[in-house]
Amino acid sequence: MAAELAKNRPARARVQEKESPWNDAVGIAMLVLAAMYLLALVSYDPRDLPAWSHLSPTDQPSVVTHNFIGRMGALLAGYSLFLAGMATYLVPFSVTWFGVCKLASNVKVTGRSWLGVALMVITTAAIFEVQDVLNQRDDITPLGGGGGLGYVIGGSILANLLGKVGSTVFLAGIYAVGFFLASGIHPLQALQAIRQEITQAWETYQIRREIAARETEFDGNPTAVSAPTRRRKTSSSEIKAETTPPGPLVTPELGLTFEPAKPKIIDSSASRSHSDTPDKPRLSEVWEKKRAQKLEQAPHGTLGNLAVRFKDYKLPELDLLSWPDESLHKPTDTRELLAVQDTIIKALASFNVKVEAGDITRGPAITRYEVRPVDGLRVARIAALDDDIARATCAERINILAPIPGKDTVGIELANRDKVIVPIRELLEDEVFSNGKAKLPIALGKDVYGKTIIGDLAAMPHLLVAGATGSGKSVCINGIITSLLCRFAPDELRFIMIDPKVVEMQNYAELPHLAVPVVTDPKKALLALRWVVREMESRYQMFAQEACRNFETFNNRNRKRAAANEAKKAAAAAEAAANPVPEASAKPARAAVTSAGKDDVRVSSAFARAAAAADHLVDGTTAPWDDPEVAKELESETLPVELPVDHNGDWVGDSQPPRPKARSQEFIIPDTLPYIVVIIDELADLMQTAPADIEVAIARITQMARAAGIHLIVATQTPRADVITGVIKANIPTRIAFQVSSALDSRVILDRKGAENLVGKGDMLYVPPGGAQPIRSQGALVTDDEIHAVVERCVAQGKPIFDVKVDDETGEMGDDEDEDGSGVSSEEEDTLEKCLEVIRQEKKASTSLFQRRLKLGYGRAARMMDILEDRGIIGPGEGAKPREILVDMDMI
Ligand SMILES: Nc1ncnc2c1ncn2[C@@H]1O[C@H](COP(=O)(O)OP(=O)(O)OP(=O)(O)O)[C@@H](O)[C@H]1O
Repeated sequence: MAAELAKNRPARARVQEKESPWNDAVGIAMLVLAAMYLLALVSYDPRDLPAWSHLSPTDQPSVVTHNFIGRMGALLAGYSLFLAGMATYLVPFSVTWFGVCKLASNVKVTGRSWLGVALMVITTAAIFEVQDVLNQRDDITPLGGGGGLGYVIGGSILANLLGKVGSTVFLAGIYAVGFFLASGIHPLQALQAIRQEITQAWETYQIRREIAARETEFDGNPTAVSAPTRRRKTSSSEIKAETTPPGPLVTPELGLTFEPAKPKIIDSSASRSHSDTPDKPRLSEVWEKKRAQKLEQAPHGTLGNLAVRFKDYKLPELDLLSWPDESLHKPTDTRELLAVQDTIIKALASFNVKVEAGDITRGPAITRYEVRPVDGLRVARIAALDDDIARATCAERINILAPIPGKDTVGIELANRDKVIVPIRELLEDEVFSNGKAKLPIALGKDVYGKTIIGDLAAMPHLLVAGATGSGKSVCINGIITSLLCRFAPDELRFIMIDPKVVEMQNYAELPHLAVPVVTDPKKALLALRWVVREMESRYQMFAQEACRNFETFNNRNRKRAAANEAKKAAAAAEAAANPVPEASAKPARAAVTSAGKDDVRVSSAFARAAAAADHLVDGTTAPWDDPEVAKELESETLPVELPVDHNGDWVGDSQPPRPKARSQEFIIPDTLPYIVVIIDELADLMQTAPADIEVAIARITQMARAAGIHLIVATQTPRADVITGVIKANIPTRIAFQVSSALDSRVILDRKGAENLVGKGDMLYVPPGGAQPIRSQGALVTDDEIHAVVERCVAQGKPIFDVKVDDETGEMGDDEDEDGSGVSSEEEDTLEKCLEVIRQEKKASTSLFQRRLKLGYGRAARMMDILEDRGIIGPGEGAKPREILVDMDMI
């Protein structure tokens, strides 16, 4: 208790000893002196005193035979006992206390402390005399138990003045003052500490009684087990603990009654089955309706190039995804949960850590046992006992939330023996996914309370997924891709997949949503990232031309303009009807209408060309950087890291956004742009090739791509600081950590420990955008069969179309009619002739060669290559190599 008191001492009493090299020496000296003094006292015999001492019983010179400390000890003890009697013993004990304080450097020993000791000794001596305690007058204490001081102050003065009782009360008061002066302990704090000790003892007694009562009850009442079976129908059912709740806690001194909340058992592990959800329109139907509306509202019926291609696209139905077999879900055994909770409470109690039982929440993969620390118990003490709780509960790994954010309890999380999977379908059917509030909804998982975790990639705006191998990253990434495929058509969202591991993204190679073929060569990944940067810059350029700040305003601009024009036309018509004017003066009104539609006309002409160009988009197999010239440009590009963008990623610089390099003078501005989601799985492989360049490219994309509708998901199984660098981390605030092997890895991912306590197989910590605390959850499971089914449905509706839209020449391609039904216009036939001539001269064929020699744009040159390949003149593309010429050119 002394230590407790010392801790609780008020600031003014807590005089900290200055760190001084002498503290230890003085402390040790004090302890030694105190020990010697005590030894001298306990072994005191007057016969050891020299003959000259008036306390010596003889006049003969003596030899010291008894006192442990020799003649000096005998003299010191003799005169101390003569002066203060038995109260002298207080002195060595006080000096021992001061010595300890010196060594611990926590309380300064001042003159006040010594004064306190003096008061204590004098008052004790006086009390001994007044109360006649230890008061025999013998050789050791010739003046009685209180010595000379006690005799004079207690016996002669106070007893005569105040009487026996009065003197005792008075002396006790002075003694208390002396004690507080000597120890530096404030009287109120002392009282509080005593009260706390008593309360704790009482509460421990009550907890023990409660645990005993629970045990007796469960031994004799097995019916409690049926509770979960009864409640299984509800998704997040609350089962009241079938225990005798602790009675109300009455605090008589305040007259208040505090009824603690009854502990509950919450079972949120079961997945919500389709039968639980009321009949709702299907997600694909809802979004198709919205999509059809959007297409209808496009001005003049003109659309962006991709929208033309995919206007009849149907989103994959959720029926392609399966529900887990409900019969495999074992009911929650409340008895087992309570038994584990009791084990935890007992384990803590055995370390003198007193806690009360709180709620138990069974999630899909883990169960959270809450315990409420009694007043005055630091939660850190519970957290420090994690290994002991793990031992007591025989758990492999446990995680302690001390405290649970927003609650007054500490959470102890243990893995469930029977894990319940979270099917992705459950999340995709959730209201949060389909209500349209999230622009880019991604299904992530379910937290321990059964709440679905559906993130909005648009708000994140970039995501880092990391964890050890086999912990569930790929499943998580597949879940994210599946969510997006079930929600977006290829003209609304496009993927760029960078997969140096080669196997992870092969399922998606045919997906019409791909903006470029899946990149598996780590060296090409840098080109792909630089291409994304270019795409981002060209988007900013379009935004600038259309006076839009970001992706949202850009995609909505035409609908807004069309609506505004409709309103103006309606207003003009109404005015004309109200004030009919002669024919001659009708002209200005018509002119006004025309000018109102002027913007549309400009935009419309661009769309017309874009729509026409759509017919010439190539179902490609090559990426832009497969063209050696484009590759060269991308390779030589150097990227600055800092850009003048605000925290939303909106451009705030004085100048216009940078004009993309190697672009022609005129853009074809589509009606809408698709989102671009770049997925990198695995970052470590890229960082081995060109770490600095990759880092800069990622930093550049993450800094400003959000406003351009470009979002990045980076996954790695190597959470090391040289892979997830500071620059990358600083720009990707949203993180998901799966199980890792050490707290160090966890810190690299989340900037805090915790991921090392996860149990694998989808158990994850999710740090949402702007969220300080990671949310522990079980990731959604999407199986390979489900992925195949969804991808097949998408692939059946279109092939991937790789980007050929960038050049001005494409704008002119749609003008000529297709004459022979082969899909090749007469103008293209002319260009083909020129291409054949080039091949004849150069003895090789490549897109860049046509671009250079015939001054064609990339799109037109690629189209020529495809026609030549279709006609069997050149062989299929092999990366950046020139195509094989299959025919004798002189014969053509
Ligand atoms: N959300 C989940 N629910 C249930 N089981 C899961 C979940 N996520 C992963 N698993 C299980 O864990 C296994 C490994 O998952 P996954 O392949 O995603 O790991 P990984 O971290 O990508 O490993 P690697 O880095 O080696 O590819 C899966 O085969 C699956 O059995």
